[in-house]
Amino acid sequence: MVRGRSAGHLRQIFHCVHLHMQPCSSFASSRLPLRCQLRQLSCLPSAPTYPQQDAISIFDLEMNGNNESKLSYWRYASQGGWNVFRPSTIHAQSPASYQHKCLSGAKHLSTGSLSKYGLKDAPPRIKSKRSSSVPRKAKLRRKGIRGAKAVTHRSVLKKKAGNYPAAAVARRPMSRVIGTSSERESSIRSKGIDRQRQQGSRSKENLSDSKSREDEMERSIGRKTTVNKFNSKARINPSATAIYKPSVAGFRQKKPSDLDATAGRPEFKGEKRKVFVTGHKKLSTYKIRKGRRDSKAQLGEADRPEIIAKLVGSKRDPVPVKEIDEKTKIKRVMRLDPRDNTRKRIVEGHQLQAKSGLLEMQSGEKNVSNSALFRAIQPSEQLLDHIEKLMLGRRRLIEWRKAGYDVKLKAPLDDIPLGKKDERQPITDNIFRNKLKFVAAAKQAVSLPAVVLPEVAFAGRSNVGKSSLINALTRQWGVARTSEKPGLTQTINFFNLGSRLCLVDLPGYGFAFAKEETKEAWEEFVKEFVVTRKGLKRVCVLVDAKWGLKPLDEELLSLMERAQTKYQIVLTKTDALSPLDLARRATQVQDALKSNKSLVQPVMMVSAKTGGGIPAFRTSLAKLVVT
Ligand SMILES: Nc1nc2c(ncn2[C@@H]2O[C@H](COP(=O)(O)OP(=O)(O)OP(=O)(O)O)[C@@H](O)[C@H]2O)c(=O)[nH]1
Ligand SMILES: [Mg+2]
Repeated sequence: MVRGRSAGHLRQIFHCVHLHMQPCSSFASSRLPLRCQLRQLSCLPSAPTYPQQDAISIFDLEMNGNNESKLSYWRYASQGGWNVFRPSTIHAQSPASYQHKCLSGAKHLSTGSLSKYGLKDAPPRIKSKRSSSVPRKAKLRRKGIRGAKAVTHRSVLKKKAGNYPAAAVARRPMSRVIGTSSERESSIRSKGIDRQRQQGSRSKENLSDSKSREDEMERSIGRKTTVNKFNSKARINPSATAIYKPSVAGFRQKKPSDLDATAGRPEFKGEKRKVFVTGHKKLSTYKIRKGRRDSKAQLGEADRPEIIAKLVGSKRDPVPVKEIDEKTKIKRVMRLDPRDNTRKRIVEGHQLQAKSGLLEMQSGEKNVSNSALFRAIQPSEQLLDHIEKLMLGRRRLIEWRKAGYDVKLKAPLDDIPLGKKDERQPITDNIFRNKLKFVAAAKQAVSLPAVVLPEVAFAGRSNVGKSSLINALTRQWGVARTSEKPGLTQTINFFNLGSRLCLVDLPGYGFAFAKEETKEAWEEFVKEFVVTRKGLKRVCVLVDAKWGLKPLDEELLSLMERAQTKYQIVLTKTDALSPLDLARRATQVQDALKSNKSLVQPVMMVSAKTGGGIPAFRTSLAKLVVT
């Protein structure tokens, strides 16, 4: 509701414009509803007294008898374009809120409305993007509005957002835009606004003090009001913002260089290029990467890097396309060893070549890795056949099944390869059918039991599977204690097998979970045992098939070689590597020890887990028993 008292009051409301009004008869009576018609409230752009309102015209403010005012439409125009808006029905109680509410409800006039209001000469509506929400900074920047901050303007915050040009203009807080407080005061006074009266009306408006004060100050200064007003509307026409922005004191100047109203989009000098480049950079880079031709830019093959750099606008050197292509062309040639079921790939140049290949590698190439040397070993056909026959090496269940083994049989595991279907394969060597008995454990030489039976000792690194092998040979699991942790067996343990053979479980050497002194002590004891023990018929040196002979193994072997103790190499845990690798390992060990005189042939391959190779090993040991 507008409670205008006089023509002077209305001028205060629309202080920004030059009013020519014709008050109706009742206008003089302050209490009666206003009934007047304002015609041609206009201000010419060149008007010297109102320089800040140079583009505003207000027509037809009708105030009807129902105490409702209707501002039919506003027109503002400037350098090349103008726009028309119609505010919604106004219910205002103070000049400030009137103006505010009037502006916030502003709508764009349709073509029909324009003709209705007699504005046939109105230009076509300038189309522009409408934003439903406050745009993000990035969006503003993309539009060429740099330094845009979050919207601080109250009207934008409070009023449904969606006013991105306003947000863009409000780059600085209003206080900074308007100036110091003293400047504001003087400005208010100069505009003839009674501050006391404003404060009184503010309490009615139920607005927060700080915000409303700021708004009032802004409104009281005509030019700021003008900017706000048109910023609010400018969501429809961004060019409006561009026009009015320079007129605001304190704003960073971003004048539109050449405003084309019909284009529907302001074009800023210096930022046009940026927007353009951003848009085309992605397109061009994408297309070039894909090896296509940019249909728009029609880039030539040679020009591409330069054009990209130009589009991107960076000072960096363009990416040389040809160089990238050359780099990507370099490929490592790998191939599969046809006989290797581990599917290991071999780098070209280190290919598998019979024995001559191995020799060449050893003599010619110095930096060949151990694994490459290992893969170059070519095992004999007999050895491969033997491994295949005993089903040694890593196998899949399907292979066991195909071979006729009952894979569902539970422990002991050596039943699997030997027991077909439900029948258990009997131990062919009678000696190993006897009960395994623990006899003695010795930590020192003095505590060693007397030699009564032929003895077979099991030596090797810790955790290689010595104790497990003793159990697997006799199928009596648990007699010799085993553990995943290396260093469980720390004493020399004697097991009597049917009073015909004595199996000796030796402590391991190498890494073990034990004190250093203890470990050294038992290692020395083991060495002494294998060298000096009289009844020792054979020492089975267990070697992990995965790792092969280690220096400590070789040390023990050379010791026994000197002491002329008979020893046999037993590759354990053969289920952990492929048949081909197992064959290679056996060949490697065989070749390494072929000159040793105390070595008992052949190299045995066993798996305590699957039972693979155990029967053959039993047979080998059974020969030691005196019948
Ligand atoms: N996969 C697989 N594991 C095995 C085999 N033999 C033994 N093991 C495992 O290896 C680990 C060590 O076995 P042990 O028999 O305790 O080895 P050890 O040589 O007596 O070890 P120390 O007494 O510490 O010297 C255990 O977890 C066994 O289950 C085998 O043939 N295959
Ligand atoms: Mg053990």
